[in-house]
Amino acid sequence: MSLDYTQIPVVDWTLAQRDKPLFLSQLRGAMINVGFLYLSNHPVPMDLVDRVTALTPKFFALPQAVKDSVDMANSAHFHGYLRVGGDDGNPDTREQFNFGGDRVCRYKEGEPEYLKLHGDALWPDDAVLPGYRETMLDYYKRLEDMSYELTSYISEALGLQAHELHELFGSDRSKLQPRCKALRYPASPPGTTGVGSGIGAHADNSLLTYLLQVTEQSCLQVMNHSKEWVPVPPIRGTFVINLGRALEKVTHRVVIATTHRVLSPSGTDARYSLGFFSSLAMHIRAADMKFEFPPEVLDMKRARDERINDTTEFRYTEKDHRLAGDVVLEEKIKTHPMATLRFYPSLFGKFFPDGLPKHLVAH
Ligand SMILES: O=C(O)CCC(=O)C(=O)O
Ligand SMILES: [Fe+2]
Repeated sequence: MSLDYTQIPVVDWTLAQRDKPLFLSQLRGAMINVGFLYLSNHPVPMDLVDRVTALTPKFFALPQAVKDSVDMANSAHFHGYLRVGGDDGNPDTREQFNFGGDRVCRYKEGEPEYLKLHGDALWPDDAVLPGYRETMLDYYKRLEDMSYELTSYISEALGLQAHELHELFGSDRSKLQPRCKALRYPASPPGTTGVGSGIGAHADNSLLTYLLQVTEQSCLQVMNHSKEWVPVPPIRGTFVINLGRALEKVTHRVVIATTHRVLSPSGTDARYSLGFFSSLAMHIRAADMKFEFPPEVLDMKRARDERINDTTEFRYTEKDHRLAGDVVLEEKIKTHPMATLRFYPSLFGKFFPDGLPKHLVAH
């Protein structure tokens, strides 16, 4: 019999108003022991969720030429469309559209190059998909607000002052640009076996990821501490929230990033989802963040580590001593050579000394 969790806890946002100690204790349990949760009765209006749900498949149904016109190769900020296989030729079977809220790019000659990461997203013309940009930006703004509020609750749930984890965002919210991704996972063709990696097992680099499962297929799975895959079926009216590596590091593993994957849907219908990824402010180094957790939280961590038989001591990696902006830039450069070639020519030479990877040359 498994001693580990086999279901993902549901935390009700409105409980914070009715019984805050109970809410915080549920949140603490979900964060420390699971690392995945459903958030129900959340503050994002359901009519906005419905509009986003209707528009997401419509974006991907646009003619290929329209999607290619907003290809990520045209964005210095790594926003835009990626076809199946993306730029990096990865084996994941999904199409994606990456965007962020409108931001003015603050980069100027001589400034750190990571400042180029932030800037306007690429959008299809409004005549082609009326209301898409406005609706997605409205959704994005609501998610930003919710992520701020949830971060205070998590701070309190982990025994800190409500504002403490906000240090991870820096002092100026306008200098952040969390990333949003609309995703389409095509169905595995009938009769095929062995395929079916929508996205393979991974943990996110984010602090926290907020997922809206737009369609009804149950394809998302999380690995529990006994290395069993636990399904995370969509529950209407909820967000799925999962813990990323950045939050694991800055809490010194009081909370642990969760491994998860998405199987390609069976049958004929594609699966759609929307991810919102909150991250460290770009001028911050993960290793500079220090939080003093109270004994009861550290006791819960210790009890979990003993239960899952993982008492490895937390250690920083070399990357954790670098600015978060530099780390993200390097990761984007490595995975998106086309945009790099155009907008970061000096870095292109450094990371791709032999020129464009083969799978892109014929393109
Ligand atoms: O599509 C989903 O539900 C999850 C996507 C995901 O894990 C990711 O993009 O990191
Ligand atoms: Fe993920």
